[in-house]
Formats: sequence, structure tokens, C-alpha cells
Amino acid sequence: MPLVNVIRGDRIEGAPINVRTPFVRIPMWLALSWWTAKALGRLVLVLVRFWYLTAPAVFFGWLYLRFGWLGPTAVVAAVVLVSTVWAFAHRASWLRFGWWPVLSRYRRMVYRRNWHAAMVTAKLAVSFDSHTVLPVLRRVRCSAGVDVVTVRMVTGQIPDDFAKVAERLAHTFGVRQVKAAPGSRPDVVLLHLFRGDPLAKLVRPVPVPAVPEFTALPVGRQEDGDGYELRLFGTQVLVVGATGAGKGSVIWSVVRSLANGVTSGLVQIWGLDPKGGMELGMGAPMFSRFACKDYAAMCELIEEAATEAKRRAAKLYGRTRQHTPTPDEPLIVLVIDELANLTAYLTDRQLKDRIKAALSILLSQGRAVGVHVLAAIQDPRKEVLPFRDLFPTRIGLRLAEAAQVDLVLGEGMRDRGALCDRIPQSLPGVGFVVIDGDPTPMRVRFSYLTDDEIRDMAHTYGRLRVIDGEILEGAA
Ligand SMILES: Nc1ncnc2c1ncn2[C@@H]1O[C@H](COP(=O)(O)OP(=O)(O)OP(=O)(O)O)[C@@H](O)[C@H]1O
Repeated sequence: MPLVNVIRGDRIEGAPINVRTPFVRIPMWLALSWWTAKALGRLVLVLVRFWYLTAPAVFFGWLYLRFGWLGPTAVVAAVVLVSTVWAFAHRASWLRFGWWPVLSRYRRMVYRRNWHAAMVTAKLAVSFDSHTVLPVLRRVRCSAGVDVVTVRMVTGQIPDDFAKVAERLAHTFGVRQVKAAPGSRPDVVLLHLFRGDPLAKLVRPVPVPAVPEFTALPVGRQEDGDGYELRLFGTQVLVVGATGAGKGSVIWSVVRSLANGVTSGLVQIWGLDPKGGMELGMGAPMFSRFACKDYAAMCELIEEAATEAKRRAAKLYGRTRQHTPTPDEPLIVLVIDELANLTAYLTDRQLKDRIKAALSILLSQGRAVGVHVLAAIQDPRKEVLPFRDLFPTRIGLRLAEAAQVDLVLGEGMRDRGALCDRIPQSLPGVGFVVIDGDPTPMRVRFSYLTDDEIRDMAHTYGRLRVIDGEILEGAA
């Protein structure tokens, strides 16, 4: 048996009612003095502990006694006036140093009140040495729409324990979603409690960047309010979503972010729309090459891209590990809407095998040599898309089943908060992505371009194009 038991966390003592006190006869005056001293001691403790309430109360009490109602009223009016002027004069510093700290302290009290019950019902309270030990609520930091709660875990707990019960915690604390992320120290977990939803409103497209930044294409908004930037360099991108989930908005947001590159010749976008041009046809001039009716033409496009990837790889062999796009050797992006039509539903077996062979070469060799694929698909199963794992970047929009989430985003991502199957139909364009260096998935919404905006973009930035083998020029 160990000499001393050591465990982190708040120990919950047994209820005092269970303690059998010895029966001692004492005089009444002694008992009364003891109770009075104890009550006074407790009062002082409470006054000191809740100084942020008691200090203003004492101050206002003194003002009232000294000046009557005028005293407290004048101070409150002065505080409100200074605060309002500050808020209007410099909102950022008012929020940072005034509003958020006050709100954080208030919310900490609210969370503390429910903490014990929340930890026990979420099974995060640990029973140790016949005592209950709770994770310690350390700090609360509020910002627009999200409260970050710093929690010191009980010995033996890991952030995933909190991630697994995130939904339960969200309901307990009455917030929209809870995400658990590792903190700055191994014994700390950060709980992000999301209140409002910055993604509830439609996201307008940002202005077209003058020169596309291939490592950070602005394509939407993150749920923490920041812009979401997609990395294209060195990767291949797969977008998975049920019908009507907004796969089109991902495609058009990416195309828009590359538009100036199309005009300058630094980027070539090749469009493949096996659904007969319904989705991509509107912006056809954005595509240097475009195929929408003839499957053989689509196959040839993919084979041509694969050949180009192999040629560039051979040329760059031993010289560099990442190709730099130039107008002579531009970045090629193959945009494929509904990839399953080419890899699973195509009846011509020979053509299907040729497409699969070219695609697997393209996906494995293209990303380092500036030949990229942005493909959309509804069904992420291996039978439909055998080379799903060759797409390092995967975006999960609304999905039909919970089981599909981990197929798309990776093992354990649904437990960590990627609830793609719970995205309502009323929020098309919303999805989850895994951002470099962050083990928890990020909820994002892609910007939405109307049909007219797509046509305008094509008119402004589009160039010479080859459509199903025919060479055409001009606007859509
Ligand atoms: N980012 C977005 N913001 C707001 N509304 C959107 C967004 N994306 C799509 N929508 C709306 O949802 C509808 C369906 O979108 P979209 O056609 O892109 O879905 P999809 O996933 O491509 O569906 P399908 O597979 O059936 O083609 C659009 O007509 C549009 O009204």
C-alpha cells in the first residue's frame, strides 16, 4: 500500500451529515460565543473571496451614507458615461479591457454553479481513495460568440475524454457546441463553448486577390469569426457533401480566389462536369479546358494532366521538391464536380479503368509539381472512391450519416466535434475542415456566389478555352 496518495483535482468531501460527533455537554454562553465567532469568520471569508462584489457594495454603501442617493447615482452615471464614450471612441480596447473581462468573471460564476453536477453527469468526476475528485475550472475567457474555459484535468484524464462528452456538456451549459482542445500544458484542456453562430448568415465572397496566394486562398469564414483560407500548394482537395450541401460554393469560392491568376496566365483551371455542365457551365470561360458531355474527353483531360505531372516530376527530379508556377508552366487545377460519375457509375469499364489509372497518378505525383485536383463527391465510401486517402485535404460538408464523418475527416474527428451529419439543410456551404497544426476540426462556411456573380466573374477574368475539344474565345 502506498504511504501517500497523490491525485490532481478538486476533492469533494463527504457530506457532514454522515459524521458522528461525540456528545459533549457545554454551557449555553460558550456555545453561543463559538457560533458567533464561526459565523463572523465565515462572513469575512466570503467578503474577501467575492471582493469584486463586496468592494463595490461597501463603496456604494459608504456613498449613500455620506451623500444620500445622489452619491451612488452620480457614480453610476459617470461610469455609464465613460464606458459609453470609450465604447464609441475605441470599441476594440473597450471590448478587450472593459466588456470581455467583466463578462468572463460573470460567466465563470455561472459555470462554477453548474460545475459539480456537469462533471458528475458527464462522467468526468473520478472516484479515488473513496473520494470524488473533479477537474478544476481554472479560468474563463470570453470573446465574440465563444467562451474559452481552462480546465485542469484530473490525473489520468486526456483532452479526448472531454471531447467525447462535448455534446453532453453543450446541453448542460446551454451552448450551441463544445470543443475540447489540448491546452498549453499536458494537464490542461481548453473547452471552447460556442454561443452564437457567426456562420448562420450567408458569407459574401471577399474581393478577388490581386495575386493568388496558393498557400492561403480566401474561401470563407471560420466559426471563430476569422476568415478561412484554404491551402492548395502541396495538396489535393476532396469536398464531400450530401446533395444540396453546397459543394458548388466550395468550387466557386476556390475558382474566384484564383481568378486573377487565370487572367495573368499563372493558373490554368480545367473543368470536368460529368453532370452535363449544370454546375460549372455558368463559368465556363474561367476554365482553360472544359468537358461536360463526353466521358472520353474527360478521360483524355485527366490523362493529359497526369502526363504533364509526370513530365514536370521528371524535369524537376533532384532539383527542387516544390514546383513554382510561371506563365510558361502554370499551376493546373483540375476541378471535378461529382467525381463518382467517373470512378463508380460509368458503365464503360475500359474508360473507367483508364480514368482511375490516370487519377491515381495525378493524385500521387501532381501535388509537388503544381498539378492539383479539387474534386467534389457525395458518397465517400471506398467502393465509390478507391483513392480517397490520396487526397490530403478533405472537406466534410453536410453528410448523410454519422459514420461517414471519420471516413472523410479521419479517425476520431466526429468525437472531436465534427458533427457533419448534424448540419441542418438550412445551412448549405457549412462544413468541417482540419486545419494544419490543430487536432480539433474547425467549422467553416464557404462564401456563396450567385449565378450572376459567377457569370460576371467569368466575363471579367475568363480567357481562351477549349470546350469538349472545340476552341472558343470570349465570355460565357
Ligand atoms: N455557401 C453557401 N451559402 C449559402 N447558400 C448556399 C451555399 N452553397 C449553396 N447554397 C445554396 O444551396 C443550394 C444547393 O447548393 P449546391 O448546388 O452547391 O449543392 P451541391 O452540394 O452541389 O448539391 P448537388 O450535389 O445536388 O449538386 C444552392 O442552390 C444555394 O441556394
